[in-house]
Amino acid sequence: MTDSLTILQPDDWHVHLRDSDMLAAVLPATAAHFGRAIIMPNLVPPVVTAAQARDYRGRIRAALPPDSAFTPLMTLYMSDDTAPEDVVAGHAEGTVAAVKLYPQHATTNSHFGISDIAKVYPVLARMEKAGVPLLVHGEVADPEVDIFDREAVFLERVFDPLVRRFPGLTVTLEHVTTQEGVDYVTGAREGVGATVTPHHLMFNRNAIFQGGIRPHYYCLPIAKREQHRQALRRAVTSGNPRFFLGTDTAPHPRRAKEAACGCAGLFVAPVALATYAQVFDEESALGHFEAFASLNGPRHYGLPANTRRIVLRRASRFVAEDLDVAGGDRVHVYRGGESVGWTVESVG
Ligand SMILES: NC(=O)N[C@@H](CC(=O)O)C(=O)O
Ligand SMILES: [Zn+2]
Ligand SMILES: [Zn+2]
Repeated sequence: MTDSLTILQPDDWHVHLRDSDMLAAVLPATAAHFGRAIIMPNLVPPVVTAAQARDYRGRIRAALPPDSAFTPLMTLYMSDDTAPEDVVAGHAEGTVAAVKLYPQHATTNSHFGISDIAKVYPVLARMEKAGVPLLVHGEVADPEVDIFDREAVFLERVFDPLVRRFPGLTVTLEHVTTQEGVDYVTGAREGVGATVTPHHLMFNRNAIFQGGIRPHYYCLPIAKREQHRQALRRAVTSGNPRFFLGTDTAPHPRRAKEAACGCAGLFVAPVALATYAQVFDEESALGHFEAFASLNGPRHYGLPANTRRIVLRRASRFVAEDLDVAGGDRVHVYRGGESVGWTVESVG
């Protein structure tokens, strides 16, 4: 039995850091473990121009501990008005790592998203040429479609046509949650990959309704049936290079989740690596953990892997229930109040 695991430092390819006091409170959990992270642009208002991404990156850097080597990789929120020149110039100067596509009304702060994908085809064509990756929240927002089917329907209606129309575009299906998504990505052309969250590997949709309504298990895409969770576990532990780490850590104040209309999103950063390691351990696949956590993502994005190393140890650690935010808000930590079986021992 392996009690200690040394791997190249992981990156987190899907993170919500928010802004202001919340940014200051949540950033240390991500920066402590990950070398780089792709920062989601769904602030209010969203990050839509390269200039805004540069400013936001400045605020993130200013909130980092002084000795931190963490690198935020910025994204733009695709809108009907996204200017291809701004995307391409922002990418060329190293400000814009990728562009994020949210279907309108699909998730938190996505009312600014795209109503008709055909409207942004010209931008996608430029991104394909310039080598700018597209990150996709893969759910249709059509209220006629059952919430548990929204990812599968998106693949058919939007994602597959897009992947075919732009054969040279690097595309990431973010936070994949279904067997259909796993199958699609597994069989897709070169350049198509997917992030998988720790929480979708851990619970199925029953958790949301266990003895009552459980807002701290509510995120989007919503957790699916057990068969889908099992498909995700097989995908990540198989060693398939198309699947890589993206936590979708998405903090909201407790008051915004424990409400009549609660926000979607889980704050998973403090337990993300421990949780992934547990999953690989349970599936007897620790040998594939480094590829998933530290190699497949950089490869997908054409970046070098990190050179520092991280040591995880099989050791029980109690997770604090809440994170305090200046101003009085508290954020519930995923698995807070429990002990987790893996601990990050060192980074360096
Ligand atoms: N995942 C979530 O449930 N919520 C995310 C948005 C997203 O990633 O879709 C958020 O910003 O809160
Ligand atoms: Zn999303
Ligand atoms: Zn997200």
